Amino acid sequence: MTTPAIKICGISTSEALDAAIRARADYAGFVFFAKSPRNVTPREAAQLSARAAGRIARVGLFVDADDATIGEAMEAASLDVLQLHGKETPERAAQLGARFGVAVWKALSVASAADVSRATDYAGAVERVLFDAKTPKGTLPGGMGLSFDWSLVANWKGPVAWGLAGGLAPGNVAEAIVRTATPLVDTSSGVESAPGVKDEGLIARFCEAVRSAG
Ligand SMILES: O=C(O)c1ccccc1NCC(=O)[C@H](O)[C@H](O)COP(=O)(O)O
Repeated sequence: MTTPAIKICGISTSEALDAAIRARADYAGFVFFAKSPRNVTPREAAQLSARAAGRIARVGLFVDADDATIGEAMEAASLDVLQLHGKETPERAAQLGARFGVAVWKALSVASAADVSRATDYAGAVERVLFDAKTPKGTLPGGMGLSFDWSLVANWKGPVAWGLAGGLAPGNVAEAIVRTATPLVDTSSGVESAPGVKDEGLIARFCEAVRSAG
């Protein structure tokens, strides 16, 4: 089995970023969403981005953001990937990819097989879809530590690359990989000691667990 790529999302400090780099994660996620405990300003992201350059790819996460918000973050932080975590349509995703000239990933909330089928709508519009857990109304659309029924995406073979998110942590990520054969895993609260507070030891353990499964 090929070892999946690893994304550590919600990085907001240089210590957490360094821990992700040391643990050989592939992607660092910066959240640009004011309601999130992991939110970073463009200024903070610029500093993190400079530290990350050439060492780990930089993913900017947005929730139904307008072009000006994304443009400001792009300019400050030279993002490699735009991750869309709201209700963005395939057309909107494609438009953003064309406008900013970077890869776009679309997160899809999953609670049923029909939710997984929506991924096909994004073929050609995005580089990758991320299957994440559906979160309760009135809460954050991600980063809640909730998982979904992995059998819905087990060995998924669709017309677009994909990844698995939602409730992944050092203790369950190996099982998730074995059960789904996902090519990418994404975690946030599973490597935190409190909401928004990344734990360097948990980041290391998560990445070790991924490699042990792959
Ligand atoms: O992390 C956040 O605070 C967040 C806020 C709004 C939208 C998405 C958010 N996170 C998305 C991620 O990429 C997470 O890694 C993904 O949802 C998994 O989170 P978790 O279940 O906590 O590992």
